[in-house]
Amino acid sequence: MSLETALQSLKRGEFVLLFDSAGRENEIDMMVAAEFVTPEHVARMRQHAGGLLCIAIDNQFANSLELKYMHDILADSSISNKEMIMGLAPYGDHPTFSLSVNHYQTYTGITDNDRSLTIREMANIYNVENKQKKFASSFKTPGHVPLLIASKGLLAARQGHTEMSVYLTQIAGLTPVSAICEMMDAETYTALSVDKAEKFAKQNGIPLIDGKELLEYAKVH
Ligand SMILES: O=C(CO)[C@H](O)[C@H](O)COP(=O)(O)O
Ligand SMILES: [Mg+2]
Ligand SMILES: [Mg+2]
Repeated sequence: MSLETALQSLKRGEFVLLFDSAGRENEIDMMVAAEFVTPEHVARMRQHAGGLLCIAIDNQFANSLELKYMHDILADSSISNKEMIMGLAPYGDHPTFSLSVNHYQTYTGITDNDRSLTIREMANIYNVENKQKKFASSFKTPGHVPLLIASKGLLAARQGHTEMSVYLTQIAGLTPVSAICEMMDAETYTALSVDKAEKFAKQNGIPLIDGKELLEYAKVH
């Protein structure tokens, strides 16, 4: 499946699957551009992915919202258990987690309706003039959707699903906010294998992007 086909899917508000690499998490995330997310997207990610549903945003947007990485927030805080703070994950990257949020119009925050509202409204903030003010007045933390901040320098700096998914929204000409969720395997209790993900992709007509291919593309564009 070509990258162009995947970008067309994203522009239509459809899913793509995104594999990072065997040497990293070795995981496949279901991804959709946040601006299009409906309750049905959230339900499908729960059912077919089953990992943690997150919102990935670009670094500049995070700065304009005055958001920081959670590991930095905790390091600067007065908590006594600082040895617990995750510096690097076992595969070598720093976590991209920031605050978790709920849109203020949600109830519990976890339903498909609630999470889709939170995700969509995060994308909508991108186009608002005073982003920080609107963000602070429209969202509550802690909430049920973690925000992930893509690295400054994007793929040149870090090759995670956070950066790859944000990059895909950028090159598709969409608001650079994505919803991503790891695909899990309920038979093996591990991450879904590439083989099984390929089968799922074929059966459901969803493009699967190999991170390697995306990195090659980014090098020449
Ligand atoms: O851990 C994660 C949050 O559920 C996922 O791996 C997600 O894909 C984003 O992280 P990364 O950029 O490290 O791949
Ligand atoms: Mg992860
Ligand atoms: Mg990942």
